[in-house]
Amino acid sequence: MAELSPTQDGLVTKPVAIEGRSMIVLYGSETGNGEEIALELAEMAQRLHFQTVVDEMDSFKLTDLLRYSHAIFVTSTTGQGDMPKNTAKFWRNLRREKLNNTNCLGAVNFAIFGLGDSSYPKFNWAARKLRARLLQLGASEFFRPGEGDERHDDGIDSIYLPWYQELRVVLLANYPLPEPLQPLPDDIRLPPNCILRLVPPMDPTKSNGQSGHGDTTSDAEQKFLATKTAAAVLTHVDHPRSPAEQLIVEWDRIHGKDAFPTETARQDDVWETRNPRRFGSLDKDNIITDHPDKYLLQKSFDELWEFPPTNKWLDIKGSKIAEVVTNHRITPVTHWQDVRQITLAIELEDDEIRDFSCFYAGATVVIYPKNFPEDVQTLITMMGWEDVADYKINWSAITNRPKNLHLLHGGGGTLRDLLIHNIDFTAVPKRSFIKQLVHFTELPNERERLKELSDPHDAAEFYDYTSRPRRTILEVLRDFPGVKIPYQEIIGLFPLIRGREFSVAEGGELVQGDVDTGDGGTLVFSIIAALVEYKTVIRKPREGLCSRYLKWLAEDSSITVTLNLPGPSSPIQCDRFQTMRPLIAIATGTGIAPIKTLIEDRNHFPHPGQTILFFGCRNKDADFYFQDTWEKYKDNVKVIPAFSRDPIPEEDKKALGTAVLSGRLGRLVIPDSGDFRDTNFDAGKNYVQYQLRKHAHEIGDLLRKFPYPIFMVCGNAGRMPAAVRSALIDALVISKISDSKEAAAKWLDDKDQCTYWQETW
Ligand SMILES: Cc1cc2nc3c(=O)[nH]c(=O)nc-3n(C[C@H](O)[C@H](O)[C@H](O)COP(=O)(O)O)c2cc1C
Repeated sequence: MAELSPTQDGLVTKPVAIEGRSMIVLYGSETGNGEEIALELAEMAQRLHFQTVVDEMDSFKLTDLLRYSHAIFVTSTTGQGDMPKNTAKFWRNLRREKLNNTNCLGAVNFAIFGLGDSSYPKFNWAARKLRARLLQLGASEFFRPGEGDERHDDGIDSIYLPWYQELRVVLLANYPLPEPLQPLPDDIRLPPNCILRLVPPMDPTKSNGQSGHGDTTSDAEQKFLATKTAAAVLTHVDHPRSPAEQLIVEWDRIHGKDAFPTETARQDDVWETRNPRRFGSLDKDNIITDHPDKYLLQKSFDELWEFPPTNKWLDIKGSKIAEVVTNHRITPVTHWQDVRQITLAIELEDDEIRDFSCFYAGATVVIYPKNFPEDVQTLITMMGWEDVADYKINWSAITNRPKNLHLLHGGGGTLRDLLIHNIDFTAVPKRSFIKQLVHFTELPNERERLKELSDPHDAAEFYDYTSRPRRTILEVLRDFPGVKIPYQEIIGLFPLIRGREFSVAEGGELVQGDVDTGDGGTLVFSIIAALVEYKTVIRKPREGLCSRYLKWLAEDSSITVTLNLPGPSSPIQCDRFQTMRPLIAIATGTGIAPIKTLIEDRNHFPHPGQTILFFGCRNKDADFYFQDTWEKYKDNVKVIPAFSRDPIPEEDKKALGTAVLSGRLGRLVIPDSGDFRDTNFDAGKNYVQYQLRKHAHEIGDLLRKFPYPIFMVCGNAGRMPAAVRSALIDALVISKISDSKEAAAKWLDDKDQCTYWQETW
């Protein structure tokens, strides 16, 4: 074995390589929570001197599992108890029939942590399925499985943190380090996962003028090279700029963009109004005093207040460029929430037309939000990245690039572009982010405070500072001015912006295209998005990254989107048989989107099944979305709204009042229904769960008349899904479809009896 002491490489320390001590951390994740946990576990393993690799499951071959002494799996559950998309290939391989009874994973030593939400009927099913299959193929478990629950007061952490700490103890105890080696303490820096090097516009040290990292010389560069005499460029200043700075200036001059103003032009009022920077104060001593905007690498003040650029598209496999046709508010301005209906249009090529000309129930569109240039400039200034902000990046400049990093189409853009399109610095920071900041400040009091905040033994401290007030990364960095993060490490350190998925609310209208002839055309569809704007406990107004982006998304602009159509196995897909099934749909708020698409798609068929739609919102006049639409389908769709903030109708007062009058505040008792009560938060409230119980007999009649129903529950996560399920169970008992709550719950979970589809967020 080599030296038993860690090697120091610059500021970072490498764990000691010990034969037979290695760890693979594999994750499956839809929205990044699982990935974050996988990265934290990988760091812990590295500190215990396991040679560690962390990757998403789909990037990994099954046979490679056998190369590692230990494996940790982390996976969330998505859809209806499904594995996340980035595990599909791995999971398919693992389930191959020919592996059965082979004990092929006999040498694999694993632990597994699942992320889920107990309001879903199939809680943590992905992790459970994966674990069962690994065991079936002979793998052994070196630590107990963990199941995080989003519904817990402290979210996933309430289960994860103790699991993490115990795992560390078990690993150290069962796989002790050889004397005298010790685990690497938290204040020692490990090598970063991912490094970014910028590509200077031109490398002046290369006599052939090639730009950095082997880019080919463009015509414009050739022109520059032909006229360039580096010495002459630098002779007219006493204190020359850095070579890189000077080259940028010259580059602009040769390109003749925005030909910079002469002395007279500078005194021109119009020009001055358009360029309000106080240029006198910005001129550097003894440097030619043309307009300084020309020489600064930052963009002009005017430009900084622009909205995020919409003409720069991300290079994402399978994505499309969509035109924003309309973006309008569908709630009255007097209503507390701004809800948008955004209509998008996508041009389809001739050969694509058939793929996209189908029904849209269950379809989603992913929109990739961007940061505002002014926030980006704030971060650049705070971190001292001004000199490099407008340098280019290409893929080869990034070692170990994460799978969900998408650079711009056609050339990658600059560091500033990366900050606008990829780096999620207005997110609430995770503990691992705060922990890393310790390495980037020299100030002892800042280091101390950051350690306190990221101490996993004191989760409350972290929550009070970050999660409760929804403090953003940018604000955290402002609180710790001593922190200076090297730009080289931003990709591995900051969270990356992820696309946000929206259900298609109105879809698949084909303009001009022809499915029969296959001629291309335009596909038009819309989404509805409730913008997240609120005041936090520290009384600061907050706006989600995506909400702010959507709010200002201009009509006629174009953006990158990915359209996900439901797979052929989706039970809510539309075909002759599926559309005849009865539908009991329960939606709250914007959860109406996927249900509306399903109802509309069903009505394209000759015999759509009967539907009862329970729709929960606040006010009839404010957020009863699409109320005019339902009139069209009144022959087969009955809509039962529940307006939680409108005066309670006379007919409901008695039932809802019973809870209060009977002294059982917080208990809901439906008259003549026996003893069907629900939780405290329902008390006296006209919520969908109340309406489900009230209309229990109607539900029962529908189920008796037509077999094999679909139940669809869409809307906010939180307490709604569990309350709705419990009300449905009550309705089945009240209407005597089932004779006990247990039987009703079993019936809802029985795929041969019905489909139970929950989509809550
Ligand atoms: C559309 C959707 C479907 C979900 N389905 C389930 C489910 O069936 N069972 C479950 O336990 N959790 C379910 N969840 C909860 C996620 O597993 C949980 O939010 C997790 O933290 C997500 O982790 P990720 O970001 O790594 O994907 C679902 C979440 C969403 C948004």
